[in-house]
Amino acid sequence: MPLGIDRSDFLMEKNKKLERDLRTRDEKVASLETENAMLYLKLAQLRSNLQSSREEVSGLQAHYDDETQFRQNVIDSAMKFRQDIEQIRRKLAALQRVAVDLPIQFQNDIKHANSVVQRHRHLFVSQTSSLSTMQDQVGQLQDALQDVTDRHAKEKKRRQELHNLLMVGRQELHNLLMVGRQELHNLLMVGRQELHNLLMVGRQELHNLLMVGRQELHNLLMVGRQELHNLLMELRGNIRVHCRVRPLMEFDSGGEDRKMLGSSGTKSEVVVHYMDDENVCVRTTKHNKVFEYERVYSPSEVQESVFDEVQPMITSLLDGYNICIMAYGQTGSGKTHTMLGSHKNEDYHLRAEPHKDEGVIPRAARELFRLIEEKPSGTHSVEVSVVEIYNNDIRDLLSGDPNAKHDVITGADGALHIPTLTSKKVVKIQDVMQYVQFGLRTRRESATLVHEHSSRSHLIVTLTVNSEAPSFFTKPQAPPSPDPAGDWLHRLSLSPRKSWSLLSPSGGRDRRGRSLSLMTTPSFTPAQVEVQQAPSTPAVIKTKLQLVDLAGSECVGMSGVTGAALREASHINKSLSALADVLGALAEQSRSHVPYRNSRLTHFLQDSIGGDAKLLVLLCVAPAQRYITETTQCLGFGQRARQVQRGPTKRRLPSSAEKVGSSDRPSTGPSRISFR
Ligand SMILES: Nc1ncnc2c1ncn2[C@@H]1O[C@H](COP(=O)(O)OP(=O)(O)OP(=O)(O)O)[C@@H](O)[C@H]1O
Repeated sequence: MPLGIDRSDFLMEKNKKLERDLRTRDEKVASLETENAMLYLKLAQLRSNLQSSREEVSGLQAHYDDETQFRQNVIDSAMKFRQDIEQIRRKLAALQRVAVDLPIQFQNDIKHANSVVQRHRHLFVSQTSSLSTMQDQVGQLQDALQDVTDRHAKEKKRRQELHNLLMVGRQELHNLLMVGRQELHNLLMVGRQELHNLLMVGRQELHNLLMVGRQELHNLLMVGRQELHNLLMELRGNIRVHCRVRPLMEFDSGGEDRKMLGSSGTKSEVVVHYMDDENVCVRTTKHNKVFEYERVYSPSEVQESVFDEVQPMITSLLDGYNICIMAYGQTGSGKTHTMLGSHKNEDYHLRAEPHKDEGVIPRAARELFRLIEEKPSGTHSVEVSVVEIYNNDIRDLLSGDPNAKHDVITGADGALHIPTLTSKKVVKIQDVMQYVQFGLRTRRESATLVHEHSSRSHLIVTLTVNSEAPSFFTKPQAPPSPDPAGDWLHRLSLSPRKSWSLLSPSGGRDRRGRSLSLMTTPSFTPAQVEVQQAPSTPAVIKTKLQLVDLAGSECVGMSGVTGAALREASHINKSLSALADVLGALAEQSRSHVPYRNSRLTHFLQDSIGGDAKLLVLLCVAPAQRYITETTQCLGFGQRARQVQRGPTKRRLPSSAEKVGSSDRPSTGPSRISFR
């Protein structure tokens, strides 16, 4: 820009020009916008036209599709028609061919039919001629049939006549049969009555014979049994000695080391050896001795084995023998284990079968009731008493006052009685064991007051069996003789059993010369006679089973012992040596005096260790060295007792003068007969 020209004019000018341009442009924009709006309008119109055209096209398209489909269907139908026509044409051509062949085939068929007709015509002619022949034959057959029918009618008539005859014969036969039957029945009834009468007579005679035979057989049996028993007694004696060696127990070690139990050189060394069923041997540096007994039980033998040997004695009890089974040995040697068992007391009440540890007492009671069950009901009853003998006093363990004094009294019948002793009726093993347990409790409770150790006393369980004697012991119904007691007692004296022949009027002797002294007249009390005179009163046999757990047999030194212990020891020693004396006296059969009364123990057991009674001494020994003195003493005691039956001299039988009560010797037999 040239200098001096006003720049603002120029700018204004330029501004005006720009404004004009702007206005022009705005106008142009406005006209363009108007045009654009117009175009929009036009476009919208065109769009709506397009839409309607499109709809129209789609309508036309649908119409076109329908048309096309229709056309296709028409073409398909035409194609199908064409095929059908083609098929019909082919069939028509085939029919035309058949139609051409048909006349020829018809002619052939007609020809064939003619020939068939011709053949049948010939056949018909020939069959017509044979039909006429058959008609002739039928005529002949009809004649024959007529003939047969006539003959059948005649036969029928004859049969009817025969049937009538048969009916008449049958009726007559029936009548005859009825008459015969009646007669036969009458004959049979007569025969039957006669046979019955004969049978009744025969039966009665047979019964009488049988009764006589039975009685004789019974008598013979009793004689045989008694003789057998006597023979056995002579052969074996009444005292048996068994020895039981108990196993080594822990307490045998004493104060020694338990690990050394049984070792050689210690106090617990085993020195008692079971050799066989009859021999036991004691072997130490000082001793070497064999002892022989009826039976030796090894340490491993169980309670059942011991009872197997005892069982026959229970049978003998019911046969009328008094029995005593006693366990002898030092404290801890197994006496209580053998007699009672080491198991819990409750087991007696629960078990029907024996507990394996049950000892002789429960097993014997169980066996006794088993045997009684086999006998006629009501013929046997059992009572039990439990006592201990402590310091030579009898203590009744079933009474309320065990300290009460009791005396042993020898009755007029020779039997021992302790009238003040409690005796309980029992019917099953549980009853017995309950009373034994009760007795043991009383023993234990009073032990603390009376004596310190229960084994310081002898325990005796007595089972008394009352059994009805056989019928021939019953007083006969015959009219009373001038000496009624003597009369029937004499009958009893004929009985072969010594133990049952107690009631001799004459104090006579049995067949073997033994005394029948018990019921000699002087000791026969009027009261007994009265009872015995009652007709048909059944006799009762009383037998006793005494089971004894003796006090410990240890050699108690008297030196240094004082007071109660000294008294206890001296009484135990005395009673056991009294027992040894009694067995010794029985061994020396020449001795008339058996010192039963030297001790309460032997006096109490008198009935069941002397006379016919059977005694079993069970020696209990511990096997250890520490007990050697007691063991040899015990085994020696057994040997001496055993000599009772081994002694060279025969037992002297009591003379008739030796009446019961006047001597310590037991009465003629252990069994006692009294009458209810
Ligand atoms: N044959 C045996 N088998 C097993 N154990 C036994 C046998 N003998 C004894 N015993 C046991 O030995 C111990 C002592 O036995 P037991 O009490 O029977 O002796 P005891 O001679 O009766 O003594 P005490 O005189 O003091 O009554 C008990 O524990 C017992 O169980």
